[in-house]
Amino acid sequence: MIRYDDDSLALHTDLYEINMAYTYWKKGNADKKAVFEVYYRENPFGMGYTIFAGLERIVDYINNLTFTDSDLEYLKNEIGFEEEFLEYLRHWKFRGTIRSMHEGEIAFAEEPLMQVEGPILDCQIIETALLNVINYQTLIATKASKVKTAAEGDTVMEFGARRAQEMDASLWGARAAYIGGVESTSNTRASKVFGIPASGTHAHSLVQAYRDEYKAFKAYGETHKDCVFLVDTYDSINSGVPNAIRVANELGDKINFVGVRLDSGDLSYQSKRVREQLDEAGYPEAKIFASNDLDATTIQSLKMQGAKIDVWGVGTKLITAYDQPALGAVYKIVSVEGNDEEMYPTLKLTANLSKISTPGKKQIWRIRSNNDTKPEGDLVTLEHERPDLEDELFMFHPQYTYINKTVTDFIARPLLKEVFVDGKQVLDLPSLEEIKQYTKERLSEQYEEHRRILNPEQYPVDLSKELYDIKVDTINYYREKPIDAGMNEG
Ligand SMILES: Nc1ncnc2c1ncn2[C@@H]1O[C@H](COP(=O)(O)OP(=O)(O)OP(=O)(O)O)[C@@H](O)[C@H]1O
Ligand SMILES: O=P(O)(O)OC[C@H]1O[C@H](OP(=O)(O)OP(=O)(O)O)[C@H](O)[C@@H]1O
Ligand SMILES: O=C(O)c1cccnc1
Repeated sequence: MIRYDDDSLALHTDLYEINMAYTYWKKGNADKKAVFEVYYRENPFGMGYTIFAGLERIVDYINNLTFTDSDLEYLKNEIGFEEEFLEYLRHWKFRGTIRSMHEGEIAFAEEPLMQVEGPILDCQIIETALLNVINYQTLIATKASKVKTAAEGDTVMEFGARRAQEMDASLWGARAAYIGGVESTSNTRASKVFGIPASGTHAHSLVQAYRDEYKAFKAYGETHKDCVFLVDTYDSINSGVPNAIRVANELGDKINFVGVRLDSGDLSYQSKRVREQLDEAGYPEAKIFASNDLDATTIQSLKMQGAKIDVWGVGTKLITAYDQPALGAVYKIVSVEGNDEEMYPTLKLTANLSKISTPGKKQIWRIRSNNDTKPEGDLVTLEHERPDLEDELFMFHPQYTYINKTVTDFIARPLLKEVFVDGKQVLDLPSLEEIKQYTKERLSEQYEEHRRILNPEQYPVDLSKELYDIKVDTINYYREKPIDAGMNEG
């Protein structure tokens, strides 16, 4: 690999973004105003919600976004852009406004998680990086929430470093999983960088290296205060647990016998036997840890079987989002400046009706009754609408409009907040602990029906009447008349 001293993330983008940027610039359209929004179409893992994650990394990316000498040299020599464009990029900084949900917010399909407004060239250049970050981190935070829900409040440790899709995924995945609900990570770099509690036991290799389970546990106990012994290398019940108990007895107060870990076989059956063994030996406080290809479904099943497992170590299935490796969030232009300098709603027509985007610059409002903390649904409006100042709201399903309700005595909370205004960061970001707490509180406010991990009820995400009308008008307009977005034709 060639290393560049001035490597940057500016080229962490699909070539087509820069190709479009060049067209806008060359034709004198680089500063035309546009609004883009990030949203996804379907909640992943059969769940009823997602946990929005990735904002902190995006803020860092935007704040450090410049094309360096080696970036420009690459664009010149390998892609062949003209010198004048490269000079423009040399002095370019992101000039737009970004509005976003709070990191850790409970989010739903078909509503904007983030909105980017500004010169179209700027909006275009950042598309790939934004989607790359949000798609992965939101997916992992959501998967962690599913695993944590299955564990019914038990401690969950994130064990995925060895199985993640490379180092960045392990690092940022650990952070996302922490937001989503796990208590710790085995990845010490993630612990160091983000302040996530680190946790770890030991592997079979320690036992195999000593070629004697008792000696291995003894050596580990003599070199560590907190001890979790991995008992399944040979035979958990007949060898592993008796050896762990023997070492705990011998070392007494010199160690804190936290418990034992099971990593193979029938985890339900074994955990029940091991619980009896530990209790009989006078260690009722010692905990049983379990790992081995665990996922939300296996945890749920083990719970149903009455397994005596206290702590769950989850690696592969969590960090790789094994059952659904992509969230499918998209970045769509929803409004663009016309020749008269007015902003016009825009959308992409498609035969697949569910893929027709909703035009217009939006705000989302979480609606809850004045005397209950539980949200009744989200209302997506045009930016200027103020449902929070209304006495009554008419909410209806955007496709099945006969499903509707009138809401009174409600509180409407706007979800998109300004993070950057004209290229300057205006929002102080919360700490990771605050984000985690925020997620926990917001999730606990959701109705159980929307939170459950099997066949949840669909949470209502409705469009305001004005937004609905604009969508229908825009669809009809583009069907009849090809677009004139007011771009210079050069
Ligand atoms: N009681 C149980 N009910 C449902 N699933 C279980 C139960 N006990 C273990 N499992 C799961 O069954 C799967 C067993 O996988 P596998 O056959 O690879 O493990 P193993 O042979 O016991 O161990 P090893 O990892 O050493 O091969 C794992 O996903 C594990 O979490
Ligand atoms: O199963 P996961 O959820 O990914 O959790 C991490 C796994 O990593 C370790 O196993 P190891 O790398 O030694 O491999 P193995 O147990 O699969 O043989 C550990 O013992 C867990 O089984
Ligand atoms: O600490 C552990 O027990 C651990 C860490 C990573 C993967 N598997 C287990």
